[in-house]
Amino acid sequence: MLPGMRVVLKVGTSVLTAGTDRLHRPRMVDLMRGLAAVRAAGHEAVLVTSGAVIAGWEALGFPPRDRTVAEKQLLAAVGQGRLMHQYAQLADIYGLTVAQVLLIADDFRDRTRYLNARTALDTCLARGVMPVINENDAIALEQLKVGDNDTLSAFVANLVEADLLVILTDAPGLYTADPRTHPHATLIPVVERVTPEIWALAGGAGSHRGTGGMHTKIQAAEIATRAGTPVVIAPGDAPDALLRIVQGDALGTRFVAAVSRLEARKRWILAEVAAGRVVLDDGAARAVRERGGSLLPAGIRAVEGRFDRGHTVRLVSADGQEIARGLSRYAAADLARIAGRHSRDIEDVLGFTYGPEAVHRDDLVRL
Ligand SMILES: Nc1ncnc2c1ncn2[C@@H]1O[C@H](COP(=O)(O)OP(=O)(O)O)[C@@H](O)[C@H]1O
Ligand SMILES: N[C@@H](CCC(=O)OP(=O)(O)O)C(=O)O
Repeated sequence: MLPGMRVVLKVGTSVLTAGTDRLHRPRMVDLMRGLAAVRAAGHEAVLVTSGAVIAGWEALGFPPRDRTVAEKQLLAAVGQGRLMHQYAQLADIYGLTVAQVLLIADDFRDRTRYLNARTALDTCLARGVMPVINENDAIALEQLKVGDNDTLSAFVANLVEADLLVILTDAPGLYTADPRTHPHATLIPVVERVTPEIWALAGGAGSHRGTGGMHTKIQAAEIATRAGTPVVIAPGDAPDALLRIVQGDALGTRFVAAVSRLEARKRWILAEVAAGRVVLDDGAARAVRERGGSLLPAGIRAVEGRFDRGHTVRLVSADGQEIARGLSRYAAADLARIAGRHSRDIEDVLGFTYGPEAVHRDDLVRL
């Protein structure tokens, strides 16, 4: 595969414990080494990790099974810090810096929270810091939670627009049936499309430690591939699994992306209801229409409507013709203040900046 890929790796409790009831340090060392190798090969990496509850169990000595919700919150709260401590120590050995980011379902539903999460992760990656993500289990209960880290990893892959999502688990991939209970089941190396037949293969978690089993992994694969990110489900105990997968080796089960990432993004932009209109001067209209360029504040004549950062707006030429649609990097009121100004003045005018573009060309669909 090409260098410069953005890879999201999800590791389940099954991998982190190597089938025991504790975090398995040698396994965690292997994982960090794999992540360091992927980074050294010129890729970006985001880790979505389970293991907080098991780490809490290790510390407090009582297992999560048959516990009250409050006790599970306690286990996660105690365990998350310990889990992160391990990652930070291992990262040091490999010269990496990690950043903890805890998310809940609302961070993906609410536009402002979504953009804030995206900015946090993008900033980490831009600075060479590896985000280490888990659900915020201590507070995410009931309808607040995504509920399983497979689905969370697919949401994260969409959030950072990953080129690849790798889910490492204790099964060698997707099998024709749960290999624990069906010894004759065989590996499905490639899934072109997540069909009802594929769904029918999924069994539940392989142990009392995992959440969701293959079902949530197929769900994750469906979410990510629909947004243009291919997914590989592979065994966490295979040596150098991550690097091999990133290099394109056939390992585990590969789910092919249903659309290209760009196509998925453009469809999404067009599906949004436009919340406002931005009127462009002739130079900007030409740059957008003819060259597919970004829209800079300098080329904006007027801003109409009320919209927030990240909302879809119509880009119209001075004669009122709609030429493109795109995601605004600034809220309407802020955009109005920097309209007609050079990008280097943005920070002076607003006191902050989200970058030189009003609408970046990657966030723009020409009509
Ligand atoms: N069709 C299938 N192919 C492979 N594994 C399956 C299948 N159906 C169910 N499983 C089970 O899913 C388990 C992995 O999920 P889970 O226990 O939740 O692990 P993790 O902690 O990695 O998320 C495997 O151990 C396996 O027993
Ligand atoms: N967020 C939880 C894990 C949730 C989860 O999906 O677990 P798993 O199926 O092992 O990936 C934790 O840190 O313990």
